[in-house]
Amino acid sequence: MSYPWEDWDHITKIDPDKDLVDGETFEDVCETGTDALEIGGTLDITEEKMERVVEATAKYDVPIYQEPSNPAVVIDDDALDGYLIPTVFNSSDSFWITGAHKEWVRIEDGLDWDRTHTEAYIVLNPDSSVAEYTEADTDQSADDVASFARVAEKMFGQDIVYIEYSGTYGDPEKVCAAHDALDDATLFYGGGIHDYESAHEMGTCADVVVVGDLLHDKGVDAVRETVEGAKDASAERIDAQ
Ligand SMILES: CC(C)=CCC/C(C)=C/CC/C(C)=C/CC/C(C)=C/COP(=O)(O)OP(=O)(O)O
Ligand SMILES: O=P(O)(O)OC[C@@H](O)CO
Ligand SMILES: [Mg+2]
Repeated sequence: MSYPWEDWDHITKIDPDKDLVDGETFEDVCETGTDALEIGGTLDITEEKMERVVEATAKYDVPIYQEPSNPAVVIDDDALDGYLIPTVFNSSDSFWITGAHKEWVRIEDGLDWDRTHTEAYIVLNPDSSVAEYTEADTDQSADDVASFARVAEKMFGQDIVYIEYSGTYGDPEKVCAAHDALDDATLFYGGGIHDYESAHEMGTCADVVVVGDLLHDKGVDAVRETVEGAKDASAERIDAQ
């Protein structure tokens, strides 16, 4: 089975609770060259805020995925290309591994399974909201991270492994260790990507670089630079094969 993210290099993650930079539009975001939009955040997310972003982005060519932080914010909208549902492999609370998912499936009738996919998160920035929220055990060596990635792919059949440093730039050694541990799964990296260089460095190991805060803090020109960094790194990876 092949999935769209196998061809992506760059994702822009839009936090529905945060504004764009003054004067910028969602059309500008879609013109950065990013391969997909992921809509989600941890704090203060509501269905209404989600809907607003989906409505504003649906008319452009870039695929849009909802990334819900809990079952209550999932929206039913045909404009979405799909749902990327996190499961946090290093959470110390099973709610964030399978519990929320079980509740969601119990409550909702007729989920659209063809559009529903999971992301195996490894959360590594202890100071992020997401680490606190999911009680993640962030004290993981490169070897630990590689092993989590392998478990996710080989034992739990995950197609996406996501190294998450939300809010801070992570350790490239851990990202590369995760990449080396995977055969077919796609490796996402997110956290602190802020310019061409940082996107290029993480893009050397990660298949897909995710950019979040930068869009809301610095705007679309800064995001465009990260697209270029991620795309150049991806082209160099292909050349080296
Ligand atoms: C089962 C369903 C439908 C939902 C549960 C899905 C799970 C397990 C969510 C766990 C939390 C998680 C990994 C959310 C993804 C979004 C994310 C990481 C947002 C970024 O978070 P931060 O940057 O820390 O938060 P703020 O930007 O809101 O401060
Ligand atoms: O906001 P930043 O630090 O870019 O992180 C991106 C993303 O991984 C957050 O889930
Ligand atoms: Mg954030």
